[in-house]
Amino acid sequence: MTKQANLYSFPAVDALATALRTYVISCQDAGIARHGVFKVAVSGGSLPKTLAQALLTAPASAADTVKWDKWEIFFADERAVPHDHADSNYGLLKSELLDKLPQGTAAPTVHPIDADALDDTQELADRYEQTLVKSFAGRDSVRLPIFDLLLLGCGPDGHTCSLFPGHELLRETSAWVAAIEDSPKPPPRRVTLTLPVVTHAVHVAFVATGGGKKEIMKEIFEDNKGLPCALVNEGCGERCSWFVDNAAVEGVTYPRRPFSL
Ligand SMILES: O=C(O)[C@H](O)[C@@H](O)[C@H](O)[C@H](O)COP(=O)(O)O
Repeated sequence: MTKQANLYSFPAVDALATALRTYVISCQDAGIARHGVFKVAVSGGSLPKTLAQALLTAPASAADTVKWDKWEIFFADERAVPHDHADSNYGLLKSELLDKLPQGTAAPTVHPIDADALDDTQELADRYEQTLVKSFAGRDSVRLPIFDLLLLGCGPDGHTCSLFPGHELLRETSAWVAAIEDSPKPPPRRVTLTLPVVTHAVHVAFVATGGGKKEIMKEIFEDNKGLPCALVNEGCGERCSWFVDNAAVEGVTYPRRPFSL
């Protein structure tokens, strides 16, 4: 039988954050061992805050070290707004995490969208795709980039990145980055990694917390109505792991696993 997505559930966000740290560092170390850097893409929403909780604590041991200088950070989706706009996922990651790195930390390489192309969403997506092409060139001269890790959120409608239920973007097969002009969640104009890029990553982790998520979690894990999050589960199988709190999966019968690597 095909191996399925891992569902890890924790009593509260602090325990979730501890496990998420272990998981991210393991993906980081594997990426560095493979190709000298850690290529990771992140979403917006509540993720940057949880990530900060996971990653900004002092290392418990040498093996527990976040090697920031080896990180290459991309955005799984981004809104077509300036970097300092309240809706910017880059701005959110910066204020929640990057600005809080301990003084003297060797900085990660961060790849925000090109703020000179904000008026033309397709051009914005094309330029971001070129950013990926340059970064992955030489290694992935193949069909798709291979991220070491994608860190994603799950919307109350089952969207992830800016891939929304029933949207035509779910049928995209060739682009790495796509433009969306009619996002049902504001703001309407965004760019997003496409589903083939998401499911091609070495690992994908979702973070979902709070009782507001329990209905959609049932649909994703039990009803299989083709929601974007469920498509990622299907495409990735055991390469996909969900880090949730108990409230988010109350009533969900899909089996939880004890967290271990
Ligand atoms: O730009 C966006 O809209 C986000 O990237 C989005 O995909 C987010 O991750 C989910 O909506 C979950 O959001 P929460 O974590 O806040 O529930």
